[in-house]
Amino acid sequence: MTDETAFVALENVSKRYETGEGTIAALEEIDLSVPEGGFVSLVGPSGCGKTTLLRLVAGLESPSSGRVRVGGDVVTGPDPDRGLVFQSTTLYPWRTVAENVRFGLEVNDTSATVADRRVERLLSMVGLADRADAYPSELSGGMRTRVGIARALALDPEVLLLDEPFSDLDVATRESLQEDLLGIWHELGKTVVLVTHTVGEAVRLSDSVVVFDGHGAISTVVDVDLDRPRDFETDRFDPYVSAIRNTIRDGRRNDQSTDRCFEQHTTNPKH
Ligand SMILES: Nc1ncnc2c1ncn2[C@@H]1O[C@H](COP(=O)(O)OP(=O)(O)OP(=O)(O)O)[C@@H](O)[C@H]1O
Repeated sequence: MTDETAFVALENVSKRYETGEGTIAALEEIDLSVPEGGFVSLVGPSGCGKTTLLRLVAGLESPSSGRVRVGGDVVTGPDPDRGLVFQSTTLYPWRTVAENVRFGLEVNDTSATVADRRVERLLSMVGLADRADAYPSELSGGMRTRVGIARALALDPEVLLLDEPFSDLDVATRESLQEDLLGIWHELGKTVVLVTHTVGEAVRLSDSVVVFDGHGAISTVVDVDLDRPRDFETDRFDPYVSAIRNTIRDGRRNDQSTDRCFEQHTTNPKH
């Protein structure tokens, strides 16, 4: 299936890994379209292929069959047009915050003046203007994640790929970063694909939530028809969270024979 309006498109994509123990089917015949400037989250049981999908879009893996397109071009490898942020962002410990964000610009031979301006703007956008000269060891987990986001944006990618970037953070820090991410998304108009284990986070942030089953296929795509900013407390928020959770739960019930586990629980079920 080809959607001509898609900016990120997976067309009948399957991904299999050959291992010593046999073949693992990580993704099965995935069709997915994300429009330009859209915000899509991927949720589902652990091991259902969410990270694999993100890595395919990033060009870090190749599909076993089907194809991945970004901006109309078939993805054949990594590209600065796709910025990545992983869980537990790894920063260069010997570089300051500003130097970490600046790294890609240096590799890309960006002029010093342009790089300075860009780093300054990004650090202010992620709320770290006053920590430019700090070293990663001097930062909190939330601050390190902010640096990771700024670094991913340094080369002005069209697509931002986020793999559970907030999962190590406490609830208050996570909420504050969610707000900042939404602000950045509004301001820069990037296309965002977010992997998260937290259904409430997906509903709060996304235009649509892609729910995977336990077998590397998509169960359903839920369009979130709520005005932003979205309030956890509104009556309309909970039904989305419940419906998505039930879909994951139903998939899990049908999948009792595997050891793939369910959504990570947090102290507040809405986060
Ligand atoms: N490099 C690899 N080699 C072999 N198998 C792999 C590889 N990468 C992923 N897999 C397998 O592919 C399946 C999907 O993994 P993936 O990491 O995409 O799932 P996930 O949904 O992101 O999981 P989680 O939510 O736990 O992060 C799993 O069974 C995993 O063990």
